[in-house]
Amino acid sequence: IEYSTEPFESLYEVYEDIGSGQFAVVRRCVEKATRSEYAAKYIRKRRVASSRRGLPLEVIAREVHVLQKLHKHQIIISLHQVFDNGQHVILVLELVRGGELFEHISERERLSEEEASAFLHQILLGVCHMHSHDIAHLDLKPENVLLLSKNRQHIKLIDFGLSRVITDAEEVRDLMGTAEFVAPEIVNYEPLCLATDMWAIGVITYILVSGSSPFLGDSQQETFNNVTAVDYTFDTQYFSGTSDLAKDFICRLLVKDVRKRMTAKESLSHPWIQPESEEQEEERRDAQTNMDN
Ligand SMILES: Cc1ccnnc1
Repeated sequence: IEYSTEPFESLYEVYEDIGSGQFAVVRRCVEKATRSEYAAKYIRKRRVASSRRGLPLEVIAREVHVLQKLHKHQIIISLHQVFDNGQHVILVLELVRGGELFEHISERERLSEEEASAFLHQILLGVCHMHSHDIAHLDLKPENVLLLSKNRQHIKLIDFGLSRVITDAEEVRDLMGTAEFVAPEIVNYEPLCLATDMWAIGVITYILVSGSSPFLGDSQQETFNNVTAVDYTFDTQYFSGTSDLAKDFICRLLVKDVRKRMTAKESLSHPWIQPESEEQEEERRDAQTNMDN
């Protein structure tokens, strides 16, 4: 997709803000020719190399390339068009209206294991697709998982602003992401890898089934210390009703050695995600984390 320099506002009607990040604002918009709705992500361009506002073009281009490679997958947000209006690059993305998984959890405090496992199964399908193209997301967290609609379990992964192709040669080390979800190798400036996403999935699973966060400290530094020490417990206050399968799934992801961490492919066949037997199905269903009972 080349960046059109057609005036964006001549082809789209722009409506309310639906999201915002450090360098981007997302607005609902309508394509005049088709009356179809989209999400317009305005990414500010960095004018001067030394400035801190906006992003350099090559960083913006990375997100566009990643989306172009991945977006035909049903779990990955799809990219419709790209504009450059001088001050911003505007990504015209599929519009997803169900809100963040993060809000869905906060409303419920925690999810039943069946619901959590169903969400994770979809996230893993999307991450498997990315990893099969050697692309790491590097910013997986509940805020970057959107629900297609409120009460449905279909989700989309968004915000590929930090994602990149991981080639062994390029030892990418710049610290990034959100402290609560970063893996030990990021805190220690070791080379990033696809397994970095799998650590984040372990943290997301822990939060979905318990409502608490494994490494969160009172400061970013304390959180980093907890991460590098892999210092977490299944506190009975939050995990008394959690199935052994769920805890086993989390344990195999929150592993410091990236070579020993479960891969996306392996995690798809873990019994908590893909029950092999009626007993395992029952164990997941009967877990006491279900707040309804
Ligand atoms: C925030 C957002 C991003 C992409 N699509 N829909 C909504």
